[in-house]
Amino acid sequence: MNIKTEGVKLSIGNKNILKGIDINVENKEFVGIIGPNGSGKSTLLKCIYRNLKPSSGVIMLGDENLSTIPIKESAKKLAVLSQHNYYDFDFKVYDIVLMGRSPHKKIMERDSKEDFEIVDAALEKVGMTDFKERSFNTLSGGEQQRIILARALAQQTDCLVLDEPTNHLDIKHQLQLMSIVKGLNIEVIAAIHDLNIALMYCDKIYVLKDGEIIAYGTPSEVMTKELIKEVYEVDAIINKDENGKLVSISYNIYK
Ligand SMILES: Nc1ncnc2c1ncn2[C@@H]1O[C@H](COP(=O)(O)OP(=O)(O)OP(=O)(O)O)[C@@H](O)[C@H]1O
Repeated sequence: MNIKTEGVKLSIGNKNILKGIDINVENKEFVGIIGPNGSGKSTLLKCIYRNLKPSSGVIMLGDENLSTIPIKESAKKLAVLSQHNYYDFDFKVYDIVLMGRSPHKKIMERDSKEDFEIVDAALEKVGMTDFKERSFNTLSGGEQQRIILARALAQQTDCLVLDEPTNHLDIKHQLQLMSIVKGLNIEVIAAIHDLNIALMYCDKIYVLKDGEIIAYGTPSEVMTKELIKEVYEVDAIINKDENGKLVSISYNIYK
């Protein structure tokens, strides 16, 4: 399902955090948002997953204006994996994943055999079946992140928002998470710090700086030495294969 923002602005106090953002996520693309700390990536995603209300502008989910859709309805269509996972109450892992099913249920409706099967499949997909009886708050950061991915999978939505999804994860689990998400074949928008991860998985990338989109395109169009210098103030080495295809980015620490 398409996610489209038109002229989204957000100010807090006298600080203009988002200065008119137009993005479009369509055709089951995996779209990355990159940009330095404080550039507005999380704020933009929070507007999309309705944690924050834009000061102005429109966010469309499919052909509906997001602000007019009941929260429960949008939760059937859009799931979120963010970097902060904290529950005051000591939930069991299984119950956290089962929460992914709640947008699909009526008030007081009991969990069905199908719900349990979906939850079991989600836990298996992230390799966390053996943790299902554990208390969520006792898991490591990386284990928690995989459980929150399982919850998002159990939600069975048409699009997914990822805010720094690989935070806490070791390299194996970073690649596992990104591959699982890529394999869903749905629209994904993800804030990503690691340019190599963005390069590997994103179909398109938006570059955010000081609350504005300053570049957009495929990873090889966007990730140039000049842009990385402008945005991150570092000297990058752009590594290409013999066919000129961008394969990785490394950094010159001696300059
Ligand atoms: N509630 C708030 N009050 C004041 N400033 C805020 C608030 N929320 C966010 N900001 C500011 O807005 C800017 C953008 O923050 P945001 O978290 O969106 O950046 P980000 O690109 O996700 O950064 P990071 O890469 O560090 O996660 C930052 O300067 C931040 O301090």
